Amino acid sequence: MTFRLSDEAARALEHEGSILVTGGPGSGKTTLALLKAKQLTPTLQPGQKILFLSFSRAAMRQVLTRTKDVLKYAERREIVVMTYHAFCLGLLKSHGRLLTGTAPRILFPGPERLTRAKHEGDWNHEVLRLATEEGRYAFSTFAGSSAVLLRRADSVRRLISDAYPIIILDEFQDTDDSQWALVQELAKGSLLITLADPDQRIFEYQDNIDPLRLHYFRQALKPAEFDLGGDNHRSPNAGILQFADAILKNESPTPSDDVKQVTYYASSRNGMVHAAVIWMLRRLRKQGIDVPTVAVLARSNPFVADVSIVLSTPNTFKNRELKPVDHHVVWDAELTAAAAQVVASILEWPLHDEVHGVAITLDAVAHFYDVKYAEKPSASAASSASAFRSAAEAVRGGRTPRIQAAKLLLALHVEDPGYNGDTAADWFVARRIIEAIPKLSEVATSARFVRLFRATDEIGGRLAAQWASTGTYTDARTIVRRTLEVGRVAANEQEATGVVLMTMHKSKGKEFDGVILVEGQYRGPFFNTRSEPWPYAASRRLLRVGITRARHRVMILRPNGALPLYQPQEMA
Ligand SMILES: Nc1ncnc2c1ncn2[C@@H]1O[C@H](COP(=O)(O)OP(=O)(O)OP(=O)(O)O)[C@@H](O)[C@H]1O
Repeated sequence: MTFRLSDEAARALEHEGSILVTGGPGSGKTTLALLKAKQLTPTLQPGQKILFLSFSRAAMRQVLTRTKDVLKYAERREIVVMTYHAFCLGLLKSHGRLLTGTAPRILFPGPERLTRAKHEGDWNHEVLRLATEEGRYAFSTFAGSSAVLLRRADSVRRLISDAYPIIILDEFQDTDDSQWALVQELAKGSLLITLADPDQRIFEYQDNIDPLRLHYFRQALKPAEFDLGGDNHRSPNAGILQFADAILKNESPTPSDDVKQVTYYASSRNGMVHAAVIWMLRRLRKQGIDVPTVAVLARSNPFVADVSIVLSTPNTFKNRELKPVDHHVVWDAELTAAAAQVVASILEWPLHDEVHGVAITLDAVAHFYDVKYAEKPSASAASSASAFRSAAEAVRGGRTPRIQAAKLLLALHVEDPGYNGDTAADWFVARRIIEAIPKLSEVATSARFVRLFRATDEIGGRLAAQWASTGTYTDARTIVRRTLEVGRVAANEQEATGVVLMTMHKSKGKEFDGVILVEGQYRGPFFNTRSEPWPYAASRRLLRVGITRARHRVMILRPNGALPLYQPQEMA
């Protein structure tokens, strides 16, 4: 691929010291960093590498795909793309002993969740204590502890900078406090290539992500700065970026053929969403893209799940039959695995009496809410976890559980739900029991996404083998957990193609031929009017990230009566 650089980008490429590259969506920041890496690889000494640090495995995958457009195979081998987590994990494992004098131990997310759910008091305080006093490092303490390590052990810091003389920092606007402490240590010995777009700051609701981060960075490290501004290489011929920028600034957007806005009425939502996806695929193919990628983006996970159901079933639109559309959903793997274990616990019912059978299912539901709490702490997840745990204890103790869901589960319990070894059908029977309990709807929704992890066949195969040898689903929960652990890794390695559904947050850093943004009537409103003041700046940044993922076309589907995208103050 050939890249034509603007004068500003060319200057950034030629500059010899550390640089800060800013610019809007698709302005070419990542590409420029990789071109710079290409230019610098010949300067590396044997054993040295260029380190590319990103926040998530998804972002890392995105970068790895992108490197293929810019770098030759031999050059790619000179770059190590890692998450902050992986980098710090390696650092702590190798040198953590220097901090406490004891061999470092890692508190992995699963065990951390469980410990956290049971811990009374301030968990942030506890994880710090575990790290500093016991040398046990939870993931959330990796970056902070690594920063302390590099600050205290100068020899380790020099060793790291010697191994990685050049470090690329992606999406710097989202750097949290402890990552920033780490970066300041790395900056002492390595050349930094830092990429940022302050207007793509979408994780600010986390209180350790500071909107002034770039300001501190400039003050502390004084990098040469290059602004790619409004350059737009992603969708240069489309009005997509202008449209998105107007939304960001709460200005009236200029109509564009490439951005279609459609309003739906509640009764026609399903047909409309379904037809929109088919329309988008068709238009992109007509444009000459043989195998288009289309992202369907919504603001909340439950609404993403709703849209997946819509696309999985036949619908009608303007009297035309619409066939189900094959699609992937980017979903929370941990929650799905926890929900799958609830289903598996029901597969084990014939092995136990009523008391034990229902109790293990209630425990599995409590675990689901532990996981949910650990993903995003909320009072409702914490109280659900403890309510289901108490219900399990009550059932085990021969008492009537307090919560309705547990009473329903007891009522629905049968020693043999009619399993016959057809694992797909038996799985469905077990799932239906969860679906019949309104308070377990969240568990049921997550359980539906097991197929996303491409592990369904694997789970089915292992359960079938179990059935073949024992005529039961003994150890179903363990089988499911282990398979999903393996399957999750495989799913994480693959970049989804075709039609992909996800939240707008998860679309960050990605790129698709077409993007459809869907707002729900009751769920997933575009503007978070409850917790943001007019003009809803954070919601606008998020919408801009979603819209600018598109290379060619955008469609925005909104319910009748939704707040307009442009809202002058007099409307507020
Ligand atoms: N100089 C260039 N010439 C041609 N194409 C380019 C150039 N720079 C980038 N591109 C292409 O434009 C698209 C966006 O580039 P890139 O991902 O580097 O932008 P970005 O600023 O990092 O985007 P974002 O902040 O939205 O993630 C990619 O498909 C890339 O291949």
